Formats: sequence, structure tokens, C-alpha cells
Amino acid sequence: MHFASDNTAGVAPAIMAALSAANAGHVASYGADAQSKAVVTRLREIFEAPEAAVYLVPTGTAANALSCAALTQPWGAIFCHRNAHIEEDECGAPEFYTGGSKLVLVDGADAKMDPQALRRTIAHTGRGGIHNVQRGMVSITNATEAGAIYTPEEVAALCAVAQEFKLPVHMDGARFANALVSAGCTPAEMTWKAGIEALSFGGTKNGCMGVEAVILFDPKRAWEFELRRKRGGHLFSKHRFLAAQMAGYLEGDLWLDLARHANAMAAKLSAGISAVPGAHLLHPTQANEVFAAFPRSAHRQLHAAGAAYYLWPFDQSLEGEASEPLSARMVTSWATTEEEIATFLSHLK
Ligand SMILES: Cc1ncc(COP(=O)(O)O)c(C=O)c1O
Ligand SMILES: C[C@@H](O)[C@H](N)C(=O)O
Repeated sequence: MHFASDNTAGVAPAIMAALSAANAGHVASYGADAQSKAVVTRLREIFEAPEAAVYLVPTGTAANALSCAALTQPWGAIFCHRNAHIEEDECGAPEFYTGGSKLVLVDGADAKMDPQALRRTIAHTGRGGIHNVQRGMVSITNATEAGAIYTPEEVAALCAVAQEFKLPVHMDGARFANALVSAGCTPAEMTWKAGIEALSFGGTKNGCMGVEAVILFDPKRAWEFELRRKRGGHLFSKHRFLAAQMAGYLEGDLWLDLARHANAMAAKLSAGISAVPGAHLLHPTQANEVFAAFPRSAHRQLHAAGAAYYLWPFDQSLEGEASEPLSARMVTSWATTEEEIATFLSHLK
């Protein structure tokens, strides 16, 4: 019963096979090889963005932090949700790689920024002139850190607010595939057609070993991004092995199939939990993460049975009154099985 994170899943077999197939002979390094160039072409096709600049990096944190550095100045504010990964889980990487940008937090249900709250927060920022951080950029996460998604219309509404202040918008798409198949739109509709300027396109959580693509839909910042990637230590010399993963991931729309499976397993788990007396969902299950509360006694039973998942927030204790509800996050992946779901639910009573 492995629900701690999609980061704990292995590599999808077809992607491991693509890695192995790439391990032949000598090829150009640092992204100059044919497969690296082919991946750029393929991603431009998928996003209907023939002029986009595309760069592979090894982690989502690198993709996010380098994207922020490309979109804002050190004195710029990065407007994001208060539970955004760039705020809560990247150890200050965005602040570090931007040279000191300040993350300015915005509220909204289900870790989705509310457009009115965003407008108020941006308007409030920088009014003091030289004495304040300036308005820099906006970053949104899709699927969100609460397992919800933004529809293309919701993305467009936030981008329209950002555009009122002439701010670029980044999307943390560590779980982009999960959001996309849930929304049922095209990659272009979810991104540049809605106003997104830079996308962290996730592969790692959805079956790759470790690869993310930064897609700059306006290539004007391309060369600066390349310099920042190299200077940040994120330009792989044996780049073919990042490209091989991404090529295998995109081959035959495998990336969409993997996300559909993860989402379907989360929907199954979510429906099962909802049917248990004393259990309830904390956020809508719209991608591959389930947030729910249920009695401490059930958590004890699940932990005793070996279930792997996080109490959420982490610092809740299994010690205490048995009937008290504790909240938890369960994450499904391409590797989740129906048997795992059934076993988990059998212990939730
Ligand atoms: C929403 C989100 N963005 C970014 C990341 C960062 O990815 P990484 O841990 O590969 O740096 C994660 C990690 O799981 C994440 O959940
Ligand atoms: C750090 C932790 O939040 C990780 N990003 C996950 O979603 O599992």
C-alpha cells in the first residue's frame, strides 16, 4: 500500500527500456545529440508552439527555480499560493536562483489562487516605490498541492490579472499530465493559449527516473535561461539520458496513459474513503492526490498493516484519543494497483 508520494514509484518499464536503448556508443554531449534535439521538436509539436524554447533539467525544483529566475529580477515579487511547492518545499531554491526574489503569498481554496485575492495582493505590492519589492511574476501549480486542478478558463483568469500589471506567469507542472487529462483540454489550451509564459513540464512523478522540461513559450529569454541552467549546475553532460527518458515518456502518448491510470486510482480510493462512516475528503480529488480525514484508530490500523502515506500536516500524532479525526494525503501513481486500493480500504474502518 504505497501512497506516500508518486515520487516513491519506480520508472515505467517503457521509459527504462528507452534509457537502456540510449546507452549505446558515443553521442554528442550537453544536449547536442540527435535525441535531445528530437525531444525539443516533439514537445514543440505537442504544445503547438514551434518557436518555444525547451530545456531539460533533472528535478522539478530546478525547473521551477530556474524558470522564476528567467521571469523576474532579484527585486521582483513572485506571487504564489501560500501552499505552493516553491514556497513550502524547495528550501528557498527560487529565492536563491533569482538572487533574492521575495515570495508573496496569495490565498484560495484547494491551493488554487483566487483571482481577486491575486489582484489585491499585486496591487498592494510595490506602492512604496523604491522602498518595496517590485511586482515581478506569478507562479501557479497545476495540479495543485491540494490535488485540485485549474481549468484552462481558471488559468486564463489568473493570467488576465497578471496581464493587468504586465507580469509573466509560470506554471509549476510537476503533475501537468494529471491536470491535463483531468481537464480534458489540449496542452496549448492549458498553457500559452491561456497566457502562461513558462511551464515546468513534469516527467519524474509520472513515470520517469528524473527529468523535467522547461518550456519558454516566448523564446526571448532562451539564452539567459541556458546560461542560468549551466551556471546552476543543471546542464547534464550526458544529456542523452534525460532526453531518452523524455522521448520514452512522450512516445505513443504514454505520458497521458500513465496519468490517466494514476488519476483513476485516486478517484477509486477517494470514492472508497468517502463511503466510510467517519471519513471525509478535505479537497476535491481531481488528479492523483487524495486528502482526507478519518479517525486516529483507522490510521493506527493502516500503519500497523504497513500502509505508506503521510499524515498531512506531518506533525499530527498517532497517540491520542482513538476517535479523533486526523488528516492525511494519499498519492497514487502509474504503478498503483487496484489491489492496493482494496487493501487500504479494507483497513479503513
Ligand atoms: C507540485 C510540485 N512541484 C515541484 C516539485 C519538485 O520536484 P522535485 O522534488 O523533483 O524537485 C514537487 C515534488 O514532488 C511537487 O510536488
Ligand atoms: C516534498 C514533497 O511534497 C513532494 N514534492 C511530494 O509531493 O511528495
